[in-house]
Amino acid sequence: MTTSWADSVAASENATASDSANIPRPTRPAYVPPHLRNKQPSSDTHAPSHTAPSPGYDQGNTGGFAGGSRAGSDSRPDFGRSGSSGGGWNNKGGGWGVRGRDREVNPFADKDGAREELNEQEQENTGINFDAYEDIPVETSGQNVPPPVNTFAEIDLGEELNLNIQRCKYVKPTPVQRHAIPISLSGRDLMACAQTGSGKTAAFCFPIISGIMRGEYVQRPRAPRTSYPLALILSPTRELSCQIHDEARKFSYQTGVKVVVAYGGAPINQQLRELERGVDILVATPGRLVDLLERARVSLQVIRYLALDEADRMLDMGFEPQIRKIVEQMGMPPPGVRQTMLFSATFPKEIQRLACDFLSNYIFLAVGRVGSSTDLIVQRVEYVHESDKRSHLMDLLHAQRENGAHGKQALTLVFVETKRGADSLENWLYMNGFPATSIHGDRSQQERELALRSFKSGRTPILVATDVAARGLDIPHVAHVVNFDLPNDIDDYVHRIGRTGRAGKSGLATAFFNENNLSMAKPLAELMQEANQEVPAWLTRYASRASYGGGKNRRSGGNRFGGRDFRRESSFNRGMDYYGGGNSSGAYGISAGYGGYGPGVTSAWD
Ligand SMILES: Nc1ncnc2c1ncn2[C@@H]1O[C@H](COP(=O)(O)OP(=O)(O)OP(=O)(O)O)[C@@H](O)[C@H]1O
Repeated sequence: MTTSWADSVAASENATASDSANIPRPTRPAYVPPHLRNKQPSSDTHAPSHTAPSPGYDQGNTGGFAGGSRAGSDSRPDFGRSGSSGGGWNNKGGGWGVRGRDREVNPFADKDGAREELNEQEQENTGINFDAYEDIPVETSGQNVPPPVNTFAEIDLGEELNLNIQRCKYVKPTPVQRHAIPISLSGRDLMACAQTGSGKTAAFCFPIISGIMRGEYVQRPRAPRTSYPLALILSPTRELSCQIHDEARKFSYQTGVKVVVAYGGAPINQQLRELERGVDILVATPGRLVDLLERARVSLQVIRYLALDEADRMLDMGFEPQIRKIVEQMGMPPPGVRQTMLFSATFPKEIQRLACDFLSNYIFLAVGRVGSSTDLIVQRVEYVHESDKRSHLMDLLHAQRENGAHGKQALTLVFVETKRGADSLENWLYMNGFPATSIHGDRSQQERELALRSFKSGRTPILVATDVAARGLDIPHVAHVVNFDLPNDIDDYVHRIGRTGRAGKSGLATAFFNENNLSMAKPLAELMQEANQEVPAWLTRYASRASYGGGKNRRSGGNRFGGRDFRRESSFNRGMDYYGGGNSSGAYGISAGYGGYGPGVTSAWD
């Protein structure tokens, strides 16, 4: 159990800095200190943009689709299916032809591709602790909510997809999957909020893949250089897009459904070639997608499924204009015609309000308390002066080493505020004998990917990161998340610490707090209390001072963690047609009361 680390830290409080000097420096073949790294020039060769062909329809113009109503699933068009039977698993709409499928690289194979072999992560899944999710409160709201399922067998996902679920060693669905999959399979739009590490990726991938497999034949316009994906999955960072792509490839193996990823910082020509070979599901970061749309290399005209992962992040001030452009101005079918799924672990009220523009008659699903952290993570907060942070971190790392909690089986992720701060801390750690690497927006994509691989493999078991690594990344064996610099937003904190304690496993999160973080005192104390964590008396005292707790913390004040579907709030209901009700199976259902939302826009994102 990870808590023993903290005890060792206390024991090693008197350790002198010279201890570290005695530690032999690990040999690392290709280390280049941050200040000496040559930035590689971008290999993107941007062809002159030209305007995309006139879209099939604009927002609000459902022309071209008979019955393009904004109502529920019943009225969704069939997007040119050749037959009306709709059943069966013919897979003709897939990007992989039968011959292509024979050539499909087996994502479950070992390096030689010789045999199917569980990789480490899949082996992990066999040990998922579902008991940890047994009592989790679930609430749904919206009209005619489809009932949840208890097993994958209860839903007809298709034989090939079921086989892949077995290959992934997913024995039964996680709570968010139990509820979200039947909702999406019934064709309904969905806003889903579930705790970090609880299986949201599969929750939106399975219905998309299954839906595309079911589509008897989707006739897509013929254009030599333009790709027409049927599904679009957007995520805020390159690494997360790659991860979703990797997962989706496993889920869609041998289904005939082709998944392609497009993200910035990597050569566009390679991505263009992939797209030309056919695409059913496009996973992308917004910037690269806009580029592809403007070059008319991708058209959104036949999109049937739109999924936004980390949806609150995608709709906050930093990304919202770009997302609006993609979803509303680039020819994508409007809500009610396409099916839209929004997923995150946090969903501030103001973001929910914005998200309404993208949804039609949607169901709101909350698994666990909205925006709360999972109980699987032991959270500690320590008062550390700015000038003492490095030595304190070293104490923590020494304690881990002494406990044997280091190396590949106990990775440590250290979050800092700035890119320069990340470089400098990485360098310092290295100089002091700790094998560390870093990931942030000023590193080239190649460096970022290398750093992540090195961390995952345990070669450098310490990763110093900005918020670019805060969301979505699913790295096995992250045992400890250190908030060296606390973020300014409690939701960012929730996502950061969520890099540990995933898929039912336990983890430890330590935060360094000082006078620079006063605005975080109240939300942090409340979050910790709500997650049954020990809140230090000094933090409670800071939190009780009324002037603190405002700032960028969107949830300050009120009954934050009872928060639910914002449509239930009376102020909203007055202006909108909300049908309320639903089948709340949760232990609570009180309205939110989030404070004002002030998005903490950081420069760390793609
Ligand atoms: N049904 C299942 N059975 C076993 N393992 C599962 C199941 N569903 C997902 N997992 C595993 O759980 C881990 C976390 O899943 P995932 O990354 O989708 O979480 P998430 O909810 O999207 O997290 P975040 O909020 O951080 O993005 C992954 O390693 C995934 O393979």
